[in-house]
Amino acid sequence: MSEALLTVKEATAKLLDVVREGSQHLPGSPTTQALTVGAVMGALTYLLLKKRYRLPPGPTAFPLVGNLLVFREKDPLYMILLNWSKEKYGPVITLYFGPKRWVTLNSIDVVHEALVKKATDFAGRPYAFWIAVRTCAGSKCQATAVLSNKQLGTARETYICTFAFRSFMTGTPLEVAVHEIVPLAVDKMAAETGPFDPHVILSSLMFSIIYSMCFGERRGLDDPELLRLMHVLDTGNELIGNGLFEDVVPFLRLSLTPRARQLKAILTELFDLIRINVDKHKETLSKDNIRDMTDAVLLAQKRVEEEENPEKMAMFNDVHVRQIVSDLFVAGVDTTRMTLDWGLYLLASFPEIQRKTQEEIEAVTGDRMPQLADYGKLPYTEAVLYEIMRVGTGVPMGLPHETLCDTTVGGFDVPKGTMVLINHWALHNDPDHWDKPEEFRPERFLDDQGKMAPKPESWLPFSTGRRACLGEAIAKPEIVLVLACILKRLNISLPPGDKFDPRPAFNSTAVYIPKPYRIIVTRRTKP
Ligand code: HEM
Repeated sequence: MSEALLTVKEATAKLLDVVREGSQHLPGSPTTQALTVGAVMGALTYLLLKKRYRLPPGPTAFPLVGNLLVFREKDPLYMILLNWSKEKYGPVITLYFGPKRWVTLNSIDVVHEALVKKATDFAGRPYAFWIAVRTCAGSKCQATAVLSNKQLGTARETYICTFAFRSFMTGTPLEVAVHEIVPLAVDKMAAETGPFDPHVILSSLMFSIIYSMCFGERRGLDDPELLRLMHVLDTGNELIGNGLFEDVVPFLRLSLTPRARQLKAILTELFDLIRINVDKHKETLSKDNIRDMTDAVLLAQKRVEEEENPEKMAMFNDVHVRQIVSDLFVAGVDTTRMTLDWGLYLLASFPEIQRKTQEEIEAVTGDRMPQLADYGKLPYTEAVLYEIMRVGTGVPMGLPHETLCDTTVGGFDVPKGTMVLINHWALHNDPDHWDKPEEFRPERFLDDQGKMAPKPESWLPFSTGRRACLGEAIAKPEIVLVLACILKRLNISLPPGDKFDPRPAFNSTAVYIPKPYRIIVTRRTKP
């Protein structure tokens, strides 16, 4: 110990000698020399004492741009990362988008370690400019993808989950909406005489269902406002692509790039609609007659106001109400319509699986329409949904997380404030966890008796931990019900010669959407 101290003392003395000697050769006045020596000493001390992190490996980052060139590759980032994780770097990979460090998690072991074992460390949401634009048209609402870090504990569990969600997005209102709206979509598809692209019909179907849940109003599938909203979100998704330059170069936020301006302009339409609807609901709100999701969120706000707790009230002002309604609307509609889009494409491409699904639906529902209560009695159909969500991982890299403290994952350090991306697409296509992941095979989710087997650990479309999707309990029965109602009435096939193509419509880390495809439908004899 004393020897070590001596060595440190000697080293410091030597260093000071060097500095003193070096200062003789410095030009300028004694003040300039003192300042220069001070600066050098400061820099040396910083370098000596600086905390050294053992960061996860990754490709060489170039000055200024970091690894942004990866977005110019033909394959989307989530596919490239799966390859790198297997062949080069292992499951935890660091990337630099401009100067910002991002850590990507590409296997279930490290995702589980981060989101479950170290749930609190990884529970943050970063401020991302594209998310702020998407969730509140870039206004000063501090949007951080749904709930900010501060709101996480209070708002997430207490108000939204337990109250607004349970009261409105599940149960009778959902079932009634599905039973009214699906037949409209079925009639529209059945009216097509040849091959057609079902994207617009399926999208307007899901839009109409979520619209009625959120705002209590039924909109027909050709309703101009609904079609405009769909166009807004479709264009928004394409413009977001792999994020905005404003995220990498913050000063660009002062006078936006043309793409960001276009995105902001188009999304303003969505936020205007939300604002108008929320204001209308506020004027007519009655706690004895909660009409829809917007009423439920407003009532939750009223309850917070009644508690007179300023801290909670600051997290639930009118901007937050609009933001929450808008987030639920966008999160609810975009993910479910993508899943349905992949679903019809896959069922049309694999007629044998479609036939088995229809047989199960017939056996359970007989002559009546499928109901929400059937969920749980349709294991094959549920397995089909799970496989659709595996093959068509709609949100391939989830929503960004941020570390709230210095932490570790996979044996590497992850400093506080690091952005973290979960590669859900990689989890769903990992050959170490799935036998022939490229095959569409619902049976992989069933046990020997044809019941749903325990969920495979690498199936994680809704994520897990403190930031897991709030809509899982709604989305699964909703999509099964919609699929069952469609398959009860229609047979779906691909035109002769067309084949399933798993490549996405465009290169984006935010969404994974199928390329435009065509189907042929025929009415089934049963109702
Ligand atoms: C197929 C359907 C859906 C999929 C695949 C999906 C997937 C996801 C994923 C991957 C996340 C990010 C989780 C994380 O950061 O770790 C998320 C978050 C979220 N989802 Fe979903 N989702 C779906 C449907 C819905 C629905 C129907 C709603 C509501 C009506 C919803 C509301 C939310 C909310 C509010 C969050 C943010 C939670 C937070 O930040 O604390 N989702 N979803």
